[in-house]
Parts: sequence; C-alpha cells; structure tokens
Amino acid sequence: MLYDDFYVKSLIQTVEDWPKQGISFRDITPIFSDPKGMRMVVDAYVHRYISTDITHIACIDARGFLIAAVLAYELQKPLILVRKKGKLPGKTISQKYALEYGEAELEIQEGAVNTGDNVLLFDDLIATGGTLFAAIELLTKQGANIKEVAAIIDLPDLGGSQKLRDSDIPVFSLCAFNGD
Ligand SMILES: O=P(O)(O)OC[C@H]1O[C@H](OP(=O)(O)OP(=O)(O)O)[C@H](O)[C@@H]1O
Ligand SMILES: Nc1ncnc2[nH]cnc12
Repeated sequence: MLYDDFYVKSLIQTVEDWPKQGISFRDITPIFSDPKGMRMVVDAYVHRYISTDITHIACIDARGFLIAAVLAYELQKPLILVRKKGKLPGKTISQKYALEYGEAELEIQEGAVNTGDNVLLFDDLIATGGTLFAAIELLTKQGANIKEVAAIIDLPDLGGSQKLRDSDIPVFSLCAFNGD
C-alpha cells in the first residue's frame, strides 16, 4: 500500500508530560489498531529493504519488536531481539545507556549475530539515540555491520539521528516531529 505521510502522522498521538513532566510522548499505539496504517508502515519498509544486501533484522525491546517482526517475516530474514536486561536466557552481553526519560540496560545473546552479518537495526523512535547506540555497540561487538537504522519517528531536536549520521550510520525514518 502506498505510504501516506499525512495519514500515518495523524494516527500518532502526542501525550504531554508523560511519562515525566516536560516530555511530549509520541504514542504509536493507534498505528497498531489501524490495519491500513499498519500496512502502510510495513510496506514502506518492505519496499525500501527488499532489494538490499541486509542479512538480519535486529529490533529493540519493546515497541521496536512490533513492526520488525512483520518486516522480518515479509523479507524472510532472521530476527534478532535486543532486549531489556534480564529477559534473555543463556550467555548474554549487555550495555547500559541513558534515554530521554531515564536509564536502562540492553542485552543480546552471545552468537545472536556473527562477523559479516549485514544488520538492519529497527526501533520505533529515535530521540537522544542512547538506545540505538547501545544496541549498535552490542551488535558490532559481535562483528555485525549496521547497514542502516530504521525507525517510524525521528525527534530531530533531541539530536539522536544526527549523532548516528555523524558516526556514519545511515538513518531512515518515516516521519519527524519537531519541538519535542
Ligand atoms: O533515543 P532514545 O532517547 O534512546 O529514546 C528512544 C527509545 O525510547 C523508547 O523506548 P522505551 O525505553 O521507552 O521502551 P519501550 O519500547 O519498551 O516502551 C523508544 O521505543 C526507543 O527505544
Ligand atoms: N518523546 C518520546 N515519545 C515516545 N517515545 C519516546 N522515547 C524516547 N522519547 C520518546
């Protein structure tokens, strides 16, 4: 389905002062309850990545999982879960990070990716970039190449997407919100 920027943006709700005072929270929940919006979003990524040399899709806990799982199914690529600490069994490696409204720690399982894997890293939203940089650290430590970071929303005022580009990591987002 053809991507309609206005349609998808109109589904995203802004909730002021949540989860903390001063945060304009961009809520993507309505995309998931709108089959047309969901299809537009998934199809936009399918068209972008179907003819690339991406070998794996990695996605970030929790909202990042939702689109990436469908994309991995459509593109028939392995899906790698980057999870919040304490959720993955077996040997893991972890990385602490700060995000717009707190701190957390991410983990992947050892051997989840290997040297030479070409990874598309997916999350729902880029704010400060703290979350994505932590995930990139984990994936590259295991030898993977980050071919691109993809998100639904970029909050450019928070600087994350620029920091990624400054680190020579290509970034693709479907829409942006300023003034966050
Ligand atoms: O660019 P940053 O400043 O790091 O912020 C972006 C991250 O913040 C949100 O995740 P959150 O930790 O709230 O988790 P959730 O997906 O489980 O709701 C969002 O899903 C991104 O992962
Ligand atoms: N403003 C925001 N809205 C939704 N998710 C976020 N993650 C970090 N900042 C966010």
